Amino acid sequence: MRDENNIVVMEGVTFTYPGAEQSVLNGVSLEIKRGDFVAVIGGNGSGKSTLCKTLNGLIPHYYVGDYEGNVQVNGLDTLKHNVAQLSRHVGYVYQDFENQLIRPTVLDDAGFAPLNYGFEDYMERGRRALRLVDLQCDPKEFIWQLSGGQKHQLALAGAISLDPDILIIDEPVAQLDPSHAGKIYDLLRNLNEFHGKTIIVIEHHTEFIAEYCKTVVLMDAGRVLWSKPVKEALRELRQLEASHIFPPQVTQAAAKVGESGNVQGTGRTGEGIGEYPVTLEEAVQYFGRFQGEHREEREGEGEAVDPLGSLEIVNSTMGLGDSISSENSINGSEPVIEVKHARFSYRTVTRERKIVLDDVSVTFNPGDLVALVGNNGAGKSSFLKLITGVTKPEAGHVRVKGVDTLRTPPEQLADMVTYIYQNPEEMFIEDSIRKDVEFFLKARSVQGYERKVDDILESFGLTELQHRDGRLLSGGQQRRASLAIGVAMNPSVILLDEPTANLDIATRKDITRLLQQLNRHVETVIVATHDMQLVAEWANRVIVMHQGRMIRNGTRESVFADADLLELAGLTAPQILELSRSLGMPQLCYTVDEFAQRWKAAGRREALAHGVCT
Ligand SMILES: Nc1ncnc2c1ncn2[C@@H]1O[C@H](COP(=O)(O)OP(=O)(O)OP(=O)(O)O)[C@@H](O)[C@H]1O
Ligand SMILES: Nc1ncnc2c1ncn2[C@@H]1O[C@H](COP(=O)(O)OP(=O)(O)OP(=O)(O)O)[C@@H](O)[C@H]1O
Repeated sequence: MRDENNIVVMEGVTFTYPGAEQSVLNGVSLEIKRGDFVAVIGGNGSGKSTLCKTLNGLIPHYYVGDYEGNVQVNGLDTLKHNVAQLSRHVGYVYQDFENQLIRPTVLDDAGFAPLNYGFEDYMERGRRALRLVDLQCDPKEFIWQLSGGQKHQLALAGAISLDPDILIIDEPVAQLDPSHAGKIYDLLRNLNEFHGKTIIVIEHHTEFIAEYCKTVVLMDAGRVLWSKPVKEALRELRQLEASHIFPPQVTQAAAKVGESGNVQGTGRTGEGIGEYPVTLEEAVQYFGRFQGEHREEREGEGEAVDPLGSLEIVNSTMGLGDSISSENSINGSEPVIEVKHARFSYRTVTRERKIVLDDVSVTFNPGDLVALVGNNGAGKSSFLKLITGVTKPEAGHVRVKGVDTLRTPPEQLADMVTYIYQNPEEMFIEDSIRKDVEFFLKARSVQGYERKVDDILESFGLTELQHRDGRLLSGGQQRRASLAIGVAMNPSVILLDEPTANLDIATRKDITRLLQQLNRHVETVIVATHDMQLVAEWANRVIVMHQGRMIRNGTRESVFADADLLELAGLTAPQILELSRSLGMPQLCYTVDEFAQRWKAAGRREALAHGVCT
């Protein structure tokens, strides 16, 4: 008999994509309770997105591969109801969400689905959805004028606009800065708790799973291994870690789970918040308490000393909003990139100029591994595009290896600079990734390219996938392929936009390792990212952008030892922990509580000596 409490019932679902040899779902059975908040987890390529596409009817109506089994969603048999009918019940934000934005302007897009369904108040529905996702921009703005993170928020607004009972989001925070990420999850919790929506997220970030989700579904090789309440699931993952099935980070969140609620210390499940922070706000407040005191101490001590002996002296008195003029040649060599007083603006829909890069001066040297961080819309991607020469400075200049980008066509600059897009799909030209890699090696006249193709494919773990079309790979596989193609372009500078978005933790680690290797092939690597773990493990230099300006430029340690910046960058407590690790805290901390306890035990002076939260 049908259980009315279950909003999703899958029975024996098996699916093979058209033309593929192997099935991607292998007899999946799963029940999801109405009102649940579910995280679907598993390695890249394990079938998470495919499973979710069976819930809104894309499978089997759009992807007409080999399909068996039965799926009931909100009481509807997905075989008997088409995608349009099901979309009233299931809102979906895809991993490649940019393809979901189809109307020219923001409000137009947010109200598009209600308009299609004939709702007279479609504009108001669109506006309400935009307010809910807190997309702060002119509703008349063209969608191509939005930053990557803003586009993601807009796609979410579109999915909410029809007020569906189920909301599926394939990686809600992959493109978002920490403060927006927290807000999106708060919004999802609100929709879940106060509007009764069933939320399904595909998620690799365990800190969000631990804090927000109620149930975890683990997938592996097209099978659902189990579905468990979050507390039990994270404990189980911890045991799997002990047996080396999962890398340690996957299960760090397990340590946060208390005996009787979601996350210890959130205060949201009846557990006392205690003294220690878990949320961003709590963390900023908590760490902020020590800030004033330490400043006085530092002033008393005279000159600020970089505790870990940084490579460059950072002007720590530079006020927020000042631009950087850094002549930080590490070893006296010629800068690879020199940007002087560069300014860039876009024309808005109302024909005004919107300044997105404002008097930016900075140099990059051989060996620089630079993380460009800052909130959504801060200007990171715009800055990277300026270096590629695709956009030209309106004032000032940009020189790459001495070549002025203003006077040089982008195709000539492309010999020196490779830009790896936020959306990896844009890197694929041919019908297999082997051909893509070959194409660029040939185009760059690389000697012995045939051998090199194999080397590159192997070093990026793509040998088995080499004959697959990049466009048809899973999100994580596409990321790896885009890095391989970038290396095949044989540049001096590689620019990457969010290289770790959509990656499972094992692959993320792998990409961090591969990024470390990149330095052997190219002179300078610049990565625009919200992934503080990547910053902590990879960068030797961090630049913080805010409202089109570079407000700080220095080593990881010196940049993140500034509480104002922590707040500006909107870091979450787990990220602060990651940073503490990179800053050389004596032992690895798994929880905020642990960190705070150790901090207390070690004595504040010792903690400060490690440059944490000064
Ligand atoms: N349109 C397609 N045609 C053929 N194969 C596909 C298609 N989409 C996905 N696949 C393959 O199906 C498998 C599962 O992909 P899916 O996107 O469901 O995985 P995932 O767990 O969501 O991965 P990720 O975390 O990387 O997004 C992968 O091997 C992928 O290459
Ligand atoms: N083609 C465009 N036309 C007009 N405005 C644009 C265009 N592209 C970006 N912008 C605006 O420029 C600002 C900076 O965007 P940019 O993409 O550089 O930010 P970002 O720091 O990379 O953000 P994210 O982290 O969300 O990717 C944003 O306000 C964005 O709306």
